[in-house]
Amino acid sequence: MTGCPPLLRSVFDKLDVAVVIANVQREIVMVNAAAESLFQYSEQEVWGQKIKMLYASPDEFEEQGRQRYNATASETSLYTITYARKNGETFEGETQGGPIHDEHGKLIYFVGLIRDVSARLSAERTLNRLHSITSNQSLSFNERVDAILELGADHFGLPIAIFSKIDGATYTVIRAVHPENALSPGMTFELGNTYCSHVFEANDVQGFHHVAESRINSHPCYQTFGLEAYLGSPIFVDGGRFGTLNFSSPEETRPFTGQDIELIRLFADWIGNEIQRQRHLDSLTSTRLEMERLAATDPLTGLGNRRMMETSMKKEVARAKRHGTDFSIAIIDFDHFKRINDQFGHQTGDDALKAFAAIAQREARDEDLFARWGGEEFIAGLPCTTSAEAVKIMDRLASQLRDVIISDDEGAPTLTISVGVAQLREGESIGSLLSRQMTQCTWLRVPDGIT
Ligand SMILES: Nc1nc2c(ncn2[C@@H]2O[C@H](COP(=O)(O)OP(=O)(O)OP(=O)(O)O)[C@@H](O)[C@H]2O)c(=O)[nH]1
Repeated sequence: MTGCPPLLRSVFDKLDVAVVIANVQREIVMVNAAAESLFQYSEQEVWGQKIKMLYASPDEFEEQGRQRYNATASETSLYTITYARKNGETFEGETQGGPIHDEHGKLIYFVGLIRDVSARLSAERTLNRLHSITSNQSLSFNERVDAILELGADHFGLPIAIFSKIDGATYTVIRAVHPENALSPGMTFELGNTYCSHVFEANDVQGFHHVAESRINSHPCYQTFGLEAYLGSPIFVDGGRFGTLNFSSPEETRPFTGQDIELIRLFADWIGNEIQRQRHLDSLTSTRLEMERLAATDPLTGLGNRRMMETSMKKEVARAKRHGTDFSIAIIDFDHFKRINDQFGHQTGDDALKAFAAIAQREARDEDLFARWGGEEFIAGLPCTTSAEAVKIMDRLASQLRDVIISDDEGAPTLTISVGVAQLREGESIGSLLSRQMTQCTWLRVPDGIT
């Protein structure tokens, strides 16, 4: 250290922070060993030179000069400057800088303690970006995964990014980013030929920054794909392995850091948790739909129940009024049902009800509504149907029902029904249609039943 007492020099050289001291002309008068290694210049190369040579931007050099190299500057302050190494590479240096005054208070030197915080700042920016991607509710899952792939490719400097699913020995690309678009969703590879087989073997993050020089240089993955750098993490869903998130490059890259490993783990965890959350949501939705279906269904016949029918008929009546179309209802009542039960057993009675439901389901148009109204009564709501047409439909059902053999027992009954049909009148509500139905409707009766 030129002009520096040996004791002071050995102390400065032991510091792991880079120390640069400049005079008031902003010429470098001292750098320690850490600064030599950070900027890649020897002390001889920089001594007496303007500190501008260490800055990435001349404008920033000027600006710092205005702010800090003035007679009134007295405080030590902390700021970040983009510096340039001898090879032109730039880095962000957290700088603690302050003036040194002589005994008369005159500014004589300016000292800067500099640490390379590029990796930390880059990780902070990546984390911020990750947060804004994952919290953006307007993006779909695939869009968010794509954004994470782009983010990771950029952060790790590895241009190929894949989110994969692994089933047994098959590796399937789910989403991918590739500079030449050489990968697309659905492409499959044999797991054993992929770099991800190492992730699956280790069940943890694996990184190889220069594969040719690594322990996997004779593995089929290197022979098959020839990628020189790879960083991959397993993705876990509900405690099980789902697939991988991986980034790679045909070029070797810088060695991976602990921070890289933590970041890829974080990306993979988000994807795994999101798949898990979506699966739980799907199963909740299907449980809710199934419960709704059960609540609207008659368990014996599988037809809709009264509750479902009341809701559906309100909608159908409103639609008929809106479009000025016909709408009829039919109430179907099994004849002598009590006697069927009494003579042939309750199970035979049940079978009779199920037989009617099966005929109704088979014969109904898509828009017809059939439901169990209660006990041995059914109801039909028939859109675009007049009462005369409804009578014909019911007649057809009744005649099919009469062909059903309900029991092998001698004297097994022929199933007959009585049907009341009514057509919606102008201005009429569903409530009044239903109450009118029982009294003023057209009644059909199949005459050959049990008497
Ligand atoms: N097997 C069976 N029977 C039922 C079911 N629901 C109601 N019933 C029976 O249906 C019978 C209806 O009796 P009623 O209302 O007197 O009707 P009915 O015997 O057909 O007489 P009419 O309607 O006058 O011809 C009762 O015995 C009920 O127990 C069911 O789910 N399964």
